[in-house]
Amino acid sequence: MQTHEGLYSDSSPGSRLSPAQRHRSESPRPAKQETKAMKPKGYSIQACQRSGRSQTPSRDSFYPPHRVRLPPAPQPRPSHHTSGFRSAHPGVLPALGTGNCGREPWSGSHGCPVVLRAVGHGCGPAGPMLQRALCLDPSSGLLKVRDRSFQLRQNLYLVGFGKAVLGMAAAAEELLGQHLVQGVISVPKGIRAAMEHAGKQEMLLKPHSRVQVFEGAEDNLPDRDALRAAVAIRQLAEGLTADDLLLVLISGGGSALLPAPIPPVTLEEKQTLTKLLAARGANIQELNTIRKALSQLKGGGLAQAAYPAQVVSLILSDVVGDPVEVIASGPTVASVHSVQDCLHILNHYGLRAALPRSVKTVLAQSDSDPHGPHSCGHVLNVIIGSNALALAEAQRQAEALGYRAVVLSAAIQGDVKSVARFYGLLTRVAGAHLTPPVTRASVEEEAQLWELAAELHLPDLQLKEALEAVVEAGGPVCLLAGGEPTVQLQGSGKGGRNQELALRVGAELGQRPLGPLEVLFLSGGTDGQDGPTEAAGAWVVPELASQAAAEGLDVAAFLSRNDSHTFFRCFRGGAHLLHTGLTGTNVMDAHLLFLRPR
Ligand SMILES: Nc1ncnc2c1ncn2[C@@H]1O[C@H](COP(=O)(O)OP(=O)(O)OP(=O)(O)O)[C@@H](O)[C@H]1O
Ligand SMILES: O=C(O)[C@H](O)CO
Repeated sequence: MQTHEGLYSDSSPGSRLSPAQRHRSESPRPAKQETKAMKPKGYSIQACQRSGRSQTPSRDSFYPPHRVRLPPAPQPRPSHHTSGFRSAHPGVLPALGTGNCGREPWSGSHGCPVVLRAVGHGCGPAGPMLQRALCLDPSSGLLKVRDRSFQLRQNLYLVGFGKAVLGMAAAAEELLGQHLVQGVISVPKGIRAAMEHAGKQEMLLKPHSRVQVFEGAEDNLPDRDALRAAVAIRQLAEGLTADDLLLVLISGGGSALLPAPIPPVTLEEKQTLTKLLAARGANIQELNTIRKALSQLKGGGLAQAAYPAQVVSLILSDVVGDPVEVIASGPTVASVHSVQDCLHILNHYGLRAALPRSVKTVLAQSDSDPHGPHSCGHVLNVIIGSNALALAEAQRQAEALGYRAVVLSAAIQGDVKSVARFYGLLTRVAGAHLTPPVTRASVEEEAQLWELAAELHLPDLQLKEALEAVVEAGGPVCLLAGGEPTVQLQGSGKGGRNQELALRVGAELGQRPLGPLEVLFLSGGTDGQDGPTEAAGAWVVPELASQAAAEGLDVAAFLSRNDSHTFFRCFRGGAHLLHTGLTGTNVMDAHLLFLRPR
């Protein structure tokens, strides 16, 4: 096995500055002598393709006038409640029980408070999560992370990249104070303005922060600004010594915010390839395998650049199962991909023949490294937040609103059409349990539901438990799930996977009458931005297709063009869109199914 000494035997200690020198110096720091694996020279920057969306979020784009109002929550049916959520929230339920609650027509605001509060208090401000992971003894300067301790003495540096990293960095700055010497973060375009606008001061760095902020990757695509950030992050990492500690803050969206293609691959080539793979339905594991093969910093490259400094990565997961090597393409995790893995993926999506020469060259080189995958023994990778934690918080919020809430799964994956069918069947089956009698048709549908669940390979699915809870509740129910379905783009419309899922579920629900049951399904991205749109997602009811038809909107036609956002903008003046603004977190998507007997 390759040791660090072997990998870095040619690095030049003489080129390093002492921590004190660095602290004094404003000028760019000298880089380590380059190792073979880093290949850092010769970036070729190409203009990124623009979608036409404005760069700075306007008040309107994040806070539209049709933002839904807060309605009364439905009143739980007391006789069936054995779960104890009533007694657990004595102060909440009397308020829910007043007025005409329970019989008001539903609107997206049923889901909005649940999603917003979960995002805002549970997983949102990444700060509390970060502060739970780090423990600093101010008198001794001892920093504890899990079971490891690090002595701080003007030797702490910070880098970060991802949609949730601004808030994470603000929390780190607050906690670490003067111990933090210098930092660089790469965050989405417009996020500081959005946070300021939303009054989220805790998500912002201090006025004279030691952390330099780059904003880039508009529409979650790597661009020139993100490339600049990647260069600055690499420079900071390369200047570290064995006495230093590098804190790396990572969250979803990090891949696009840390682009450093290996020459001769250009930014534009890498962008085109990842866009094509995503459009053909490649999952995030496949996408990031290719990204790692073409990048200097992904797949452990950042950890390698920082060696021999100690590295602690605090990771907010946006990938099912929280695999550290996949999240943001694992910049601090040794990559084990082979060129065969890459070619297999490219073949599978019909892209191998069309590869530019530069990509072929880099792929060929990536297998010829005689050292094999480098070690990341100097790195501690820690997951600090995930979809499962967000769902647990959303579950508490739904219960506080008077629902019997059950988490089904935090690992929803698969083609969006199958996932929509799953929710369609689930609604019918859960509805039949909620409003008996159970018919022969619903027994058949339950069999289909189990079959589909098996096909979707949902490892943590709590379907049996959820259906039992529905029977037990006998009243308002909220089934929660999370994950990241895949959309295979066929049309050139505007949308995102949450809006497409919601529209597809709406179409499923409208196919046959649901009996004496009211239903609302909501799908939202926890980062607040669904695909290249300003909405976080959308909500639907079974009447959607017929109501749309009355407005002259053909749901199937919009779906065939992957044009869900255009649909929801037109339908009822956009009232079914979920607008949260950028939330400052990113732990995949949340799917909420609300059911109540009429
Ligand atoms: N017109 C469209 N209709 C439906 N889905 C779309 C459309 N355009 C893009 N998408 C999907 O949106 C997804 C990209 O959206 P987004 O940028 O929100 O991704 P993300 O996975 O949340 O990003 P990250 O994980 O990096 O935070 C891709 O899965 C893509 O297939
Ligand atoms: O940035 C990325 O690669 C995705 O968000 C998955 O973490």
